[in-house]
Formats: sequence, structure tokens, C-alpha cells
Amino acid sequence: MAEVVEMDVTLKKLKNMMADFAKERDWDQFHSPRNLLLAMVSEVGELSEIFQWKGEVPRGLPDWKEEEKQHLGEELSDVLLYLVRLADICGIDLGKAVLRKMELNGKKYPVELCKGSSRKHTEISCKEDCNENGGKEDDPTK
Ligand SMILES: Nc1ccn([C@H]2C[C@H](O)[C@@H](COP(=O)(O)OP(=O)(O)OP(=O)(O)O)O2)c(=O)n1
Repeated sequence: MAEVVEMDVTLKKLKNMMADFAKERDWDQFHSPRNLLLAMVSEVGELSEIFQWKGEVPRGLPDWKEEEKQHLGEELSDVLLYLVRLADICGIDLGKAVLRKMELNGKKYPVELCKGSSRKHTEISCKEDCNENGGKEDDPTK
């Protein structure tokens, strides 16, 4: 098995690694936005297959064999790598975008309204919880 070099992983490093990987193989021609999106979705399918028919599984997957966990890691990695590459090819700074999105998520789901509830933000009750606009607006960020 190939030796795995331990190093700090950043989105920027992964982006550069994927760019080098494609360039070395003259694969830039295949890495179009649509192709990468389809490749990522098919890897999501492979990821789903691992969980298919197993029913709910406990967190940490305590009963899974090492090979099964390794396989899971491989499929998760494929999804991540294609996602990083797709963002790059589309000219999206994924690091910047994800930090901005986390900030938006925090505003959309304020702790005081959402703690212990899995309701979608459109279902958070404004009538009881933020009645400044007569309950007309469901989205607390607007
Ligand atoms: N045109 C391609 C083909 C592959 N890869 C890279 C990104 C993924 O991490 C991995 C995907 O390889 P495969 O398509 O061979 O998929 P799997 O590794 O899942 O193998 P299999 O489909 O046989 O299970 O290789 C890539 O960047 N560009």
C-alpha cells in the first residue's frame, strides 16, 4: 500500500493538489464544471451505497470493520476532492464562501430560536418568537 504522508490539510492545499493531479495527466480538458458536478454526484452515490440497507447506524460506527471505515473514508474523500475542484474551476473561493455561509447560517438559525429543534428556518415560528412584524415574515435573517 502507498505510504501516506501526514500533513496539515487545507482547502487551498487540496485545490492545488487537484490542479497538479489534473495538469500532470492532461485532464484539464475533462474537468469542466458539468463533468465535475456529475463526477461528484456519482461519488455521492457510491458513498450512499455504503450505508444502503444498513438502517440507522450508531455514531462513530463502532461495529464497522477497519476496511469498511477505510472505504468510507475513500468515498468521502472523492466527494470532497471533486467539490474542491468544482469550486476552483468555477472560480469560487471555497474557503471564503464557506466562512460566509457559516455566518449566514448563524443568522438564519439563531441559538435562542433553534436550540433543540430541527425545524427548517422557514418553519421557525415568528408569531411567538419574533413578533415585531406581526408574524408575516418567517425568515429571521430578513
Ligand atoms: N477524470 C478524473 C478521474 C478521477 N479523478 C480522481 C478524483 C477522485 O478522487 C478519483 C475518482 O476515481 P474513479 O473515477 O476511479 O472513482 P473511484 O476511485 O471511486 O473508483 P471506482 O469507481 O472504481 O470505485 O480520482 C479525477 O480527478 N479526474
